[in-house]
Amino acid sequence: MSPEDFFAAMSQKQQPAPQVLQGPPQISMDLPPDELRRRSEELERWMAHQRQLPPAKPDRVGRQMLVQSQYASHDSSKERAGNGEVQLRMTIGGFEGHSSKNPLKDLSPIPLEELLVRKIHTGRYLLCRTIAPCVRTVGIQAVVEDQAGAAQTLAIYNYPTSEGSTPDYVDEPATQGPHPIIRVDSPSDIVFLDPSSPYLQGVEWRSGFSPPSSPLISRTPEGWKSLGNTYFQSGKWLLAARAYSRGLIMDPTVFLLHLNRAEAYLRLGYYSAAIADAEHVLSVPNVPQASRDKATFRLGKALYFMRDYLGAEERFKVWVSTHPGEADGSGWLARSQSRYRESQTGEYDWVELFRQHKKTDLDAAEYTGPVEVKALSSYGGGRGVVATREVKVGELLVVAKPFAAAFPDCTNQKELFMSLNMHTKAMETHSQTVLVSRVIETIYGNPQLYPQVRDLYAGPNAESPPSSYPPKKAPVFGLMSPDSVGVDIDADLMQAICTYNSFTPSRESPIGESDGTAKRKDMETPSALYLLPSLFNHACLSNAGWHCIGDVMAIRAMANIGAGEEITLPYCWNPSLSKRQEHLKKHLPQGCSCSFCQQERSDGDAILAQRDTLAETLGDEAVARMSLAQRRSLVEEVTVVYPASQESQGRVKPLLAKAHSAVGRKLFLAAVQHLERDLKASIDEFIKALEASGINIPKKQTKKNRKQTKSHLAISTDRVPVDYDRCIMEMSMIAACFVRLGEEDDAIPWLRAGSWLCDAVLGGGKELFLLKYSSLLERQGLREIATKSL
Ligand SMILES: C[S@@+](CC[C@H](N)C(=O)[O-])C[C@H]1O[C@@H](n2cnc3c(N)ncnc32)[C@H](O)[C@@H]1O
Repeated sequence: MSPEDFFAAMSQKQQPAPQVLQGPPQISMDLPPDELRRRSEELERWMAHQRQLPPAKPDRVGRQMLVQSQYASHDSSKERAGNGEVQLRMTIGGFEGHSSKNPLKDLSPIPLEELLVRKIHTGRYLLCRTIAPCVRTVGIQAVVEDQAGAAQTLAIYNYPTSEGSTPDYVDEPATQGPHPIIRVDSPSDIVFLDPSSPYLQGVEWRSGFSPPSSPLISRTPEGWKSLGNTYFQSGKWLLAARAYSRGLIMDPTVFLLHLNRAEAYLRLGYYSAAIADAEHVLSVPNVPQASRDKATFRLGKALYFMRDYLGAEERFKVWVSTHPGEADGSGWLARSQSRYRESQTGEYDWVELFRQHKKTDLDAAEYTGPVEVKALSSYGGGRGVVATREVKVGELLVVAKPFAAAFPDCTNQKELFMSLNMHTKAMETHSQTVLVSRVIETIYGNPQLYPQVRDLYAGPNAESPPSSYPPKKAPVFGLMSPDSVGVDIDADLMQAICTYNSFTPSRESPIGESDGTAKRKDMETPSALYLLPSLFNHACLSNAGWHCIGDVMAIRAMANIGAGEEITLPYCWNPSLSKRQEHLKKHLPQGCSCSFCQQERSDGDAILAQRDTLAETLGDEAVARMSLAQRRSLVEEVTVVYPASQESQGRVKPLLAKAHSAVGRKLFLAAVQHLERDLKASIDEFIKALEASGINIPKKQTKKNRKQTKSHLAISTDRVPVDYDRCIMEMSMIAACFVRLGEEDDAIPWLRAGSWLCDAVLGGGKELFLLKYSSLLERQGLREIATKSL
């Protein structure tokens, strides 16, 4: 842990019952989970104790030493990056920090000399400038001076970019630790001042330090424009936007600066800022037509990315009417129309989207189907999602794109971040750590979206969110400066919201081809925040399921759902009750009380302990080494831990399903030698496995009956099992057995069942089934019959 992260953990609000403790515990990322939790709790107590101590003057480190050490860190960081070294960084998040809610005009200045440790200087602001190059840690580390020439280390977290970060003013600074640093978690607590700002009038920097020739010196508006263009051409969008803004402060009538800034904002993903600039250009009289056209095009794109597809369509129509035959405009027009259609009908080209499954930013609209958020007071956050009408199994309920996401392959792999999350007392992965900054950055450029994130559930220690969602009214923002955010972003709240709502969006991929995340180390799994999906509560055997194609999340009904019935999602799945409770701990500290968990618990502790042991034995690698006889005896052992006395129709016995499947696979492979007997036995085992997964398999129909019903399926279609991928594979293996037995007619209903299940989970019909399970069907010689008969 870097010293600044460590000291950052020390400055907290008042908490009761401190204990006198020696010193903070050592935290490192390689600690086992239980030890990490123990030390985190100790750290929490230690921090609470620190908060009880009165504010004090810190021991200051001399200016020269701070600057020298900053240069040294800067050089070594550059050198390591130059050597291609991966830099591993750790921080702590989720403790109570401070984000200012007061506007700058209501604050009074404070010199560094007056800053105390363990104190939040509410009502004050610090005017400062950097005197050494910034260094990237988890955040950005700078050394700043105040007017008197006193120097201090400033750590800025969650700021959109480190390019040109030379803070001028910090809202309500809080210093920390005996050798203090100032830690700022929210980018809304930093304002970059224009040289003409009233806050700089009459300001003298007494140290006599002259910054190395800063490009951000005063120029003419034209000069700012060309500087902005230079930044733009080298991909430095934020610096470009800042340069255009400086020009606009000098002369707000230069519409070209707005036009160029709109494009810089588009590249940054600051869509509401881009909309304001483009609309401004269109509102100015006598702007030449070529510039109006550009503004129209940029406005169309910004509206598109803000998911206002009708608004985008309108702008692209205008553009196309003046530029007939230009493909770019008509392409955007068609995309706007397609997205609008998707958002209204819920009809998507799932096959085409699946073909692009490796992408992490797929072009798809959001869709809200027959669902609504309702107050459900029995849950944390007090809300849940219910069906607005009767819903059939497989029906599409919601399609969502992430508000922000961190996928391993698009985060900077030269830097790996880890963070100790004090909410969960667990180590967060790289993607989970990065996600918080991404959420804040998205709000930075799109401040009117803030309420949609702010109103999500933030854990048991936070204020309860409103009982309805989404928030009814979005705040309106006009022209936006890249130097300050339009809203006060509460960084701690954002961290808490990511903790309780983020998903791990493992991307669906063709069977046999991993999306790359499953095999990677834990720290490389993706993490994303989806808005409406965050309102669903958990059940282990839920009546709805979610999956991601690329970054597009689709939620579908996994059972028939009645009007007004609550719709639940599985936050995690594991055949072992205790493992599930472990994974759900942060959400349900008292344990899950869904009907499936209750049923499992009613079997008694002794049986549950046996199941846990068997769950270990049934691990994929262990099973792969077992002989047929061993697998058979495993089935016997597992059968005993699901007592017949507790039998109920359609009861899900996940371990038994795995055990029968293991036997079925072994027999299937052995069938080359003892064809008929083994193939039939294999079919029997797979059928038992499917039944243990909760699938209802109607009695065998006669051949004549089957021929009459062309669409006959081998299973009843009232629910999708939680382990559907395994079930589809088993169905195709049953079909393969029948084909080898020369009973093709019996194979087809199983292929149909697999295809139905795939469609219920993913949509896309037969075509997507053939695509996703292509290599499996090929291997089993089923491709032709599947193509023909489905
Ligand atoms: C992602 S939020 C779900 C929506 C939340 N109820 C709301 O009002 O925003 C997750 C939180 O909801 C609550 N929750 C979800 N499923 C639950 C369940 N089965 N039992 C009790 N609480 C649950 C827990 O507090 C959990 O941390």
